Order: sequence, then structure tokens, then C-alpha cells
Amino acid sequence: MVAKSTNTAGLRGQVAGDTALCTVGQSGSGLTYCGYDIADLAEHASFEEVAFLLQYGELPTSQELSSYHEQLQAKRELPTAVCEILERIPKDAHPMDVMRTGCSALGTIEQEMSFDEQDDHIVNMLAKFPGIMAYWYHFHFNGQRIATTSDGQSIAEHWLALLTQKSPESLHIDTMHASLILYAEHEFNASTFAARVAASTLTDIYSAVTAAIGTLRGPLHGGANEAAMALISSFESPDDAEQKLMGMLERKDKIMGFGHAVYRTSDPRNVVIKQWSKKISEAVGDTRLYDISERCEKVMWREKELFPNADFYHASTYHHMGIPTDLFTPIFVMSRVSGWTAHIKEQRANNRIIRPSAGYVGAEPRAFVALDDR
Ligand SMILES: CC(=O)SCCNC(=O)CCNC(=O)[C@H](O)C(C)(C)COP(=O)(O)OP(=O)(O)OC[C@H]1O[C@@H](n2cnc3c(N)ncnc32)[C@H](O)[C@@H]1OP(=O)(O)O
Ligand SMILES: O=C([O-])CC(=O)C(=O)O
Repeated sequence: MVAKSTNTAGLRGQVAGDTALCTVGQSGSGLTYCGYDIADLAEHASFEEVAFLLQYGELPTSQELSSYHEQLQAKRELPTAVCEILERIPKDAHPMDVMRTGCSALGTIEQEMSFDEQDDHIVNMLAKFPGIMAYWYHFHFNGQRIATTSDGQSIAEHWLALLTQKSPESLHIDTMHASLILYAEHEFNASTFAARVAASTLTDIYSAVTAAIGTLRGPLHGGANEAAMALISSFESPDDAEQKLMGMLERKDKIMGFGHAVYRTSDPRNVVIKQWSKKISEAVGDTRLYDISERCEKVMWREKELFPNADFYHASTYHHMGIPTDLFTPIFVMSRVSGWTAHIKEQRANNRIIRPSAGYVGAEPRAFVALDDR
């Protein structure tokens, strides 16, 4: 007899393994990395301190941090072969596909030959991902072969310097640090789980990260920051937003940047990125998108008890920093690679191949029918 559906859609709420890296929603809406509250990290730490924490389990001393900075800076330059591959990717490719291909290409040229080298390759990806995005972007949109090194001390500053080809202002650097910290890690989210599944086969670190990038790309996951931008920019004013949102909810449309698979009442990253969105909007003297976003937040809670997730206020924040919309999700990659690779290390340290079972809901056993008799 064929079994009934186990109805475990999305594996929601099921514990699929252990981690020492992160807790999500333990007190309803809490988020910690290695025991540290996200609000403290976002306020007091740099992204490099957080990346080090995830990679090694402890916050760095100042000596460890300067050595980490030096390692990261030393690895920024892209191999010529990677630049050549980036030049061949079409201009109309989605930048997330560029990140996926860039990561994969890097892994063919700077291969991980042994797991003993994993920490070097983690630093390599953290150092080079901004350059991969910026090189492809400037080659295709500005006809320039940029240098993928910069004077930028941090990954935040380096990325902004490569993107804008000028020294970024300190408000933008601080905002980018906070954003990269908020996006760094989130337990067994879809892309991290994909990375762990890949890692559990004992594949190389670039293959596992490539799988994760492809998974983050979708609009139900990391791609929601771009989709949220499309949403808020389709509204003319807060009143227009309210009116149109009501229609969308009636049609049962998905409202991008709202809701979460784990959090039930709020996403703790929202309060932080919302503050940065307000600051940046005020700094550019244009709070229209911020006001529209706030009205969306109010309507969504009133109508559906749905709240903005980490992606929603990232849209107005990045937009007012002058970042093109389709580069939003690649920034998520530059950050989340810290979390993915920490999970890959953790999986490797205590590995068993991840291979769950399926509840079978197909046809009853039946006799084979020859081709001519069908
Ligand atoms: C960094 C990140 O990846 S955060 C997530 C980014 N993704 C988005 O913002 C996309 C929009 N949001 C969504 O699609 C969902 O909320 C997800 C994918 C994040 C979570 O999905 P689920 O765990 O299945 O959501 P959940 O079980 O809470 O859904 C409950 C109900 O609310 C509805 N709902 C959830 N989110 C939304 C939304 N954004 N807009 C409209 N309705 C929604 C669901 O359709 C469901 O309705 P139903 O019971 O009538 O089917
Ligand atoms: O945890 C999730 O399902 C999605 C998410 O918020 C993230 O990956 O940051």
C-alpha cells in the first residue's frame, strides 16, 4: 500500500542537525551568532570581526583582527583567468548568476586541494567576491577593466570603492558594515542548508558555496531585497502604497520583504536596518521611499500580522546609497559567504552524508507495459 503524505512541507520546524554558530527565534524573535546578540554585533562590531567570529568561534583580539585584515587585503586581486571568464558572461546576465559563475570559476583556478586549506579559501572568497561583482559590472556597463584592489581597509569600504570608483563616505561605509553583519549568518536557512548538503558529500568548498549562491538567488530568499525594491518603487506615495497593497492582499499576492519561515512576530534585523534606512534617506534629503516602506509595514501588520524581514528596508537603504537594484542580492552573497563557510567547516568537522527519506505518494506497484502496448 502506498503511504499517505507525511505533510512535512518545507521541513518547517524540524531539527535537521546541530550548530554552534547561530540561534534564530529562540525567544520568539532573537538572533545570536556564537552567543552574541545581533543588536550588539551590529552596533559595536565590524564585519571582519563577525566573519572571524563565525570562522573561528571567538571574537578576534586586536592583533588577530589586524592579521585577518592583512590576509583579506592580500587576496583581493582576481586571477586573470577569472577576469577573462567574467568578460565573457553576457551583459544581460543576472548579477547573481555572475556571482555563482565567478565563485565556480575561482574554484577551478585556485582549487581547494585539501580540507586543511579551508581557512585560506574562506578568506579568499571573502576577499575576492566584491571584486568579482565589480569587475563584471564595470567591464560591461562602463567599458572599463578595473583593478580589483583598493585602499579600502574593510570589505565594506573595499566593495563601495570598487563599485563607485571613488572613496566612499563614512556614512556609507558604516551602513555597509551593519548590513553585512545583519546578513552574515542565519542558521539552517535554505542557502546554508544547501551548502551543508553539498559539504556533506565531502565536495570542495567552492562547489558548496556555488550551490548556496544558486539557492540564495530566489525571490523567496535573498532575492527578496531586489523584489522589495520593485515593490516600493511601484508606489507613488504612502497613500498609494496602502491602496495598492490592499488590492494585492485581496488577490493573495506575495508581498516581497514580508514574513519569515521561523520568526513569528518580528525579524530582529529589521529594527537595525530600518534605522540605517532612515539615516541614509535623511542624508540624501529624500524620505519618500522610507515613508512608503513604513506605510507598507503598518498595513501588512494591521491586515495580516506580517512584519518586514531583513530584506525589506535593505531596499531603500541600498537604493539611497546609489547601488543598482540588481546588485542588492550579490551584496548578500559577499556577507553570507561568512556564514556558509562556517557551516561547511562545522559540517566537515562532524560529517555524515545528509540524506533524508521521502514519504512516497506515487503510483501503486504496477506491471511494466511494453512500448508498443502503451
Ligand atoms: C533573508 C530572507 O531570506 S528572509 C525571507 C525573504 N523572502 C521574502 O520576503 C518573500 C516573501 N515572504 C514569503 O514568501 C514567506 O513569508 C517566506 C518564504 C519567507 C516564509 O514562507 P512560509 O514559512 O511558508 O510562511 P508562513 O508559513 O509564515 O505563511 C503563513 C501564511 O502567510 C502567508 N504569507 C507569508 N508571507 C507572505 C507574504 N510575504 N505576503 C503575503 N502572504 C504571505 C502565506 O501565504 C501563508 O498563507 P496561507 O496560510 O493562506 O497559505
Ligand atoms: O532563515 C531564513 O529562512 C531566511 C533568512 O532570514 C536568512 O537566511 O537570513
